[in-house]
This record gives sequence, C-alpha cells and structure tokens, in this order.
Amino acid sequence: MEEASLRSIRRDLHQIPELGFKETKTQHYLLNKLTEWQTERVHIRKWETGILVRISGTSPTKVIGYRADIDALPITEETGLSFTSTHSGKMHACGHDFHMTIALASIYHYIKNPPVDDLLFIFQPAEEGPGGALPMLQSEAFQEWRPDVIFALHIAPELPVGIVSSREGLLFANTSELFLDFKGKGGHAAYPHLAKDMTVAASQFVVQLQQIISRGIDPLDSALITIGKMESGYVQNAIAETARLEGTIRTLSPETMPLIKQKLQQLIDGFSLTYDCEISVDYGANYYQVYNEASYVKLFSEGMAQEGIVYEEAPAAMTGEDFGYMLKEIPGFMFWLGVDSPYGLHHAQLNPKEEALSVGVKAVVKTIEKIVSSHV
Ligand SMILES: CC(=O)N[C@@H](CCC[C@H](N)C(=O)O)C(=O)O
Repeated sequence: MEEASLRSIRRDLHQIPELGFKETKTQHYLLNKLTEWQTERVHIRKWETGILVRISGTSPTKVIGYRADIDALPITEETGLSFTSTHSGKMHACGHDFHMTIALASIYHYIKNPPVDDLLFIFQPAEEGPGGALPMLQSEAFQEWRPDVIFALHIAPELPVGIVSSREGLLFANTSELFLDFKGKGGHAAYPHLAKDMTVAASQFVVQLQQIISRGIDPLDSALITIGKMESGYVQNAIAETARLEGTIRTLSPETMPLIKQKLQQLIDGFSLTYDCEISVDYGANYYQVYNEASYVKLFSEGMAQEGIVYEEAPAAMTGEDFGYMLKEIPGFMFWLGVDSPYGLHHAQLNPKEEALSVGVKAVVKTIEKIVSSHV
C-alpha cells in the first residue's frame, strides 16, 4: 500500500478514538475498508466491537495469527495536529491507530498476494481496559478460527524509525488495576476531632503502600505500585468524607501479584482500624505477562536482518498487555516498533512518526513469510 494511503487511514482512525468495548465507529470504519477489498479468499466475522479476518492460503498447513488492538484512552489530546481527535477527552495515546493501520495494510497486501498458509488478523477491543484479549480468545468465533502461532507489535516512542526490538522470554509484566474507596465522616473544617478525614487517610495510604514494594518484595523480583489518580472531598473548608485512589500494580513474576494483594489487604485492615473508616478494594482488570517463545523471536530477528530493518534486543518492561493471555495459550511473540516521539505512551502529546507505518507493514509481512517457510 502507498505511503499516502497508510497515512490517510491512520489519520482517519486517529480522529475517532473510542474506549474499550465502545469502538463502534472504529469497527464500522474497519469493516468498510475490509468489505471494499474483500475477495472470495477473505472471511470476516464480528466479535463484540472487534473483528476477525481469515484469509485462506493457497496450500495451507497452519494458521498464522496477527493481533492489533483498537481502543483508545480517556486522555485529552494536546498534539495540535490538523487531524487531532474529534472525540473530546479521548485520544489514541498508545498507538493503536498505528497498530490497526498496519494490520489493514498487511491484509491488503495478502489480498493482492494470496498467502501460502491461512492467516487470521485479529482486531481486538479493550486492551487498555477492561481487557478484550481473554474473552475474545475464549469466544466460539475465535476458537473456530484459532491460529497455531500468533504475534503482535506495539509502537515504541523512544526508538528511532527503522528499528524494531524484542526479546526471548518475558517482555511485559503481569498487571492488576487497583481501585480503593475510603469512607469516613465529613464535617466542618474547624472541627476535625468530630470527623474522620479521608484526605489524610488516603494521603498516608499512598505513601505507606510504597513500602509493600520496598520492604515486602525481593528487590531482585521487581514490582511496582503506581497511584495515577487521587480524589477526595467536595470543598476547601469541609473535611472529606470520602476519598478514592486509582492505580495499577505490576510484577515481573505471576506469583508476586497475589503476595502484593495479600500485603495490601493487611494495610487496608490496619488503616481501617487506625482511621476508623471503611476501605473497599477492587482489582479491576488483570493481565497476564507477555512471554515470547524464543524460536519465533529468532526467526523474527533473522527476517528483519534480511529486510534491512535494524533489530535490537529489548529490556523487559513494566508495561502490561492483555495479548499475554493469547501468548499463554498460543506460541508466538510481540515486538516493539520504533516511532520516534519525544513524548511517550499515554502522553497527551504523543506524536509517532508516520514513516514507521511502512516499516511496520514490512516487518509483519516478512514475519509471516518467515513463519510460512519455517518448521517451528
Ligand atoms: C502498552 C500499555 O501501555 N499497556 C497498558 C495496559 C493497561 C493495563 C491496565 N489498565 C492497568 O493499568 O493495569 C499499560 O498501562 O501498561
């Protein structure tokens, strides 16, 4: 596909960001393109707000899967681009507009050049939350077309265009969302002794919970807790009756996650007594680690060298990806695609370079060819 068409698709998608399981305009846009190009080899199925596209091979011995996530984030875009988000308070700040464009262009390639093996392209909803990969994987629609091998990419703002990166084994962490609600007793700001101040309780909690990691977890088994949002009270001269903390827990090993949750519960019990309040916890969406199968990463790095794309070994990252659930069931891998943006993932000014789109398509097509001709 021409560079100009890649950019135009990416810009269209960039303007209509939608949150998890609400990607109706996105689904409609993708379906329009797919049906416009459809031939007798191409079979399309909807699943919730996602789509599965199966392309029949000329002489298939396996099914090769490629997954692109399609949802956006509740972030107000500040890029000032001419094709900025038209959905107020929502933005493709994690590159899923790139991921979808690269998947569409790869499908287009295989419509023009029929593949040897069967291909399954997966447009998956709700990666940022509440998690679309696991229910999609378990769906009848997916299981009927289940691939034998699967891979995916993620944009990497810190890498220059022309560089891709991955690693054998653990690439992304185990994650759990964290929502804490505090309920005390409100009152006049001048009478703190008659109230139960949840601003104070929640503030102490934020500081104290960092010690779960620094004092409770083996430093060689990395983990983190980030509180990204904190809310309490209603007005400057009243004691806050309620407070809410929203965050995420990340661990390098699946076993450390329940340990942190157990220690959090002990902290919650202690705080409830000390501050005479009620604290409820909700762990929201949980994602399993992204663990890459070594043989496919080797195949990928060989393929990139043949294609003139620079391959670098990636460090493991504390980012999360529900694609980990697909890799738990189906062998494969994930890689980073350099897009060179001074602002990182989840930043309101993230602006990936569009030259990376064609590098992404080349990388996906080459990887499919390598898997077709391999015996792994
Ligand atoms: C690649 C990336 O940025 N993924 C997200 C996944 C979010 C998982 C969930 N909502 C959580 O925050 O735990 C990430 O934040 O790493």
